[in-house]
Amino acid sequence: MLRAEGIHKRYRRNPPVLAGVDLAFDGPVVLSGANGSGKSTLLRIVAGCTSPTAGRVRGRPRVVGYLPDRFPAQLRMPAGVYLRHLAAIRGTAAEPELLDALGFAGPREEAMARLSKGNAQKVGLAQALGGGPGLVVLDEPWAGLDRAAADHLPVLLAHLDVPLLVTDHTGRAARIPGARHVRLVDGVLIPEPADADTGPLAAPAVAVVLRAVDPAALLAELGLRGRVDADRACLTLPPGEVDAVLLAALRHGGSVVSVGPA
Ligand SMILES: Nc1ncnc2c1ncn2[C@@H]1O[C@H](COP(=O)(O)OP(=O)(O)OP(=O)(O)O)[C@@H](O)[C@H]1O
Repeated sequence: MLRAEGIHKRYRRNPPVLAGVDLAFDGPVVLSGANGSGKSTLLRIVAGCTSPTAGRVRGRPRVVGYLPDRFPAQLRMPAGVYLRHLAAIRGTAAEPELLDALGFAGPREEAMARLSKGNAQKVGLAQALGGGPGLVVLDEPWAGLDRAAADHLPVLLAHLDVPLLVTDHTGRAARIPGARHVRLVDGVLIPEPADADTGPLAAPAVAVVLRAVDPAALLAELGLRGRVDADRACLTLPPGEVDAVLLAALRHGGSVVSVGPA
């Protein structure tokens, strides 16, 4: 099984971005977290594009389908040539039907640099999903997609029978069947319920009230949503997440006012 073990990452002398990430890919994994929390860094490490400072990824397959957060579409190569070229490198047949499935509406034989953002993203997705990858890593795949493509993407992902790691700020990843949802907070992963961004939390839930000089900033640092009331941040959390959130809040200078049934 593909497994990330004890992953640490720090850039130069900066504070560590990842501080001991363990992740087993026993199904699709959806990763969330605040801006700058290290999601793209973890994805690059799992995809094999960046080395961790410590730790390792075991069981990475030979072919990884990777959509980076900034897909390099500023290429003079046309989309059709680009996809055929990648398929030749991987020793597989090109899969132009993936572009059709995503509703690609740009010119296939003109420079990719002229594509709209959404059509360039569809080329990025087609190169990541095509060619029989043994692992698919997608960084914000819904960015720039029109409604039809955005609705269709979970269907495409549901048919993958290889490990999948995906980040998502839109909440659409909640529609990937059987996905496990995790959040990066302070460089480590904490579990998150699938519907945390899109619907009511599964019962039983825990009400947590934190005090901070700037409660909105505290929530942002924790990568969580909650109600701000004067110097307080009010959260509703699943029980399994409470300890990690309290610890992270204390580390960020907050204090705990109350913890009780929601
Ligand atoms: N190549 C790099 N060199 C130095 N610092 C980097 C590098 N890449 C990322 N960082 C820093 O690491 C931290 C995590 O960045 P990363 O892009 O992994 O976060 P993220 O959770 O994906 O953010 P976002 O949601 O904004 O895309 C940030 O502070 C960022 O500035």
